[in-house]
Amino acid sequence: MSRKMQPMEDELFPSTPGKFKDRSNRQFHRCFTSTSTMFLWALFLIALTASYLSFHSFISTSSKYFSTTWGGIQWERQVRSSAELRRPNGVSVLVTGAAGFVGTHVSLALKKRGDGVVGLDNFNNYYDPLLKRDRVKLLDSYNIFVVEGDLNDQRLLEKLFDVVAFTHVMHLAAQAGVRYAMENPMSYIHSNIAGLVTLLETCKNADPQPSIIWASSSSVYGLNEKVPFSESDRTDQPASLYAATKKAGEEITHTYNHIYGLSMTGLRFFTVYGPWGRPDMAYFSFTKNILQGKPITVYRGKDRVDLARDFTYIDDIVKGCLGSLDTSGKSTGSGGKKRGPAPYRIFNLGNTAPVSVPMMVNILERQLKVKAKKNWVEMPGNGDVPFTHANISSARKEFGYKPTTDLQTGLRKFVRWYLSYYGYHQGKAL
Ligand SMILES: O=C(O)[C@H]1O[C@H](OP(=O)(O)OP(=O)(O)OC[C@H]2O[C@@H](n3ccc(=O)[nH]c3=O)[C@H](O)[C@@H]2O)[C@H](O)[C@@H](O)[C@@H]1O
Repeated sequence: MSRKMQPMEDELFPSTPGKFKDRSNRQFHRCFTSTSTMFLWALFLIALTASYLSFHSFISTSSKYFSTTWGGIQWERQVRSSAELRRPNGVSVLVTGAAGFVGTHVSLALKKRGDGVVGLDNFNNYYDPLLKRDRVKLLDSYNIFVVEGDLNDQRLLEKLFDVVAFTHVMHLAAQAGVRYAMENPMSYIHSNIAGLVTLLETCKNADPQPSIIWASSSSVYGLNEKVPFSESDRTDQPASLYAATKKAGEEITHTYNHIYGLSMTGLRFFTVYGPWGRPDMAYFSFTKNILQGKPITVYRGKDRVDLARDFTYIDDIVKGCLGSLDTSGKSTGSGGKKRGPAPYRIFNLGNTAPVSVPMMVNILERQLKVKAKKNWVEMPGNGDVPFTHANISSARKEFGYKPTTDLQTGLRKFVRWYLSYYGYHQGKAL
């Protein structure tokens, strides 16, 4: 090794100064040539490494979100069969978030009245995915097929529109939960912003374009103090990132309506509850803890003021979803071009009867026949709002929306479902 190195050292550092210029010139050229070759090789290696790394991260990101389980003749057959209409003038609906709480109920209601329904869900683990799988078993028994995939997978969305000419999209997939946004902010951007735009891009290109009905949230009212909340009230003071992404959704859908003629209906849901509900919500987790003899945390506002919600029962929400779908009006564009103005609507879907959180706990205690162990805690500044109260006159006028279930009746139905689903053995719910 050292012997091989010797000539090169000799060349680079000549012992005869007189010959230095000549040799150094030649050497300079050779040196330059080899340096530039090395430089090119280095560049090549850097480019190779960079492309490997980005490909690798693309693969791992994609495999996190995109399932490759879709496609194929059998899959297409399932999608088509699920989308079959069983009533004259029926509609074919793509329900995103079909394995979710509202998505399951809306899918069932559409199917039961004879519409075609295809579900889409990414089965993420924000809460127990087993519950989602069980909801899907229920849907399956009604011949509703739920495709496993992510909203951000545009190829999948395009494929679905290739297989079925959906007349409507009921877009209920979202990262839900107000307080979780502080823990995992990017999941809200991924689903509620990026996912929404991917869906709208697909819908705008579809021919015919579907009408879109989608879930906004009462949380867009944020710190609004005017009660009851009307659609024309301020919504520029969100209290959580969740609320901000829902508000952004309202603006984003407006631009797609304006530029591409997509018919858009945004529904501001007010604290929806009921059987097959979301375990992250207070009424659900309180039930679990009360039955297991564990304490619950009840938030209170400043000066010990009770928090209150316009709790809305799932069956009322389903009626609102179907009513708004039936009156949504057509999109006017095709092939990404607008042909005329299309409807852009926003509706509150609430119960118009706020109930305080301690009262909700009280109802649960009576239904469960167990006293709750309550820890009273001042509402942390984590995105919560003190109260919500819907004015529903717009929805009533447009499609006869009229909630009929009070909290007591709705929670009774929820508790009955909870006990039958989780079981109740020796005084303990599983
Ligand atoms: O109306 C809506 O748009 C929103 O309704 C709910 O959000 P939220 O009303 O905060 O529902 P919960 O998380 O069930 O909380 C209900 C009430 O219980 C209180 N709470 C919650 C959790 C807890 O441990 N203790 C407690 O007192 C909250 O402060 C709140 O006043 C949903 O979680 C959101 O996804 C939805 O968008």
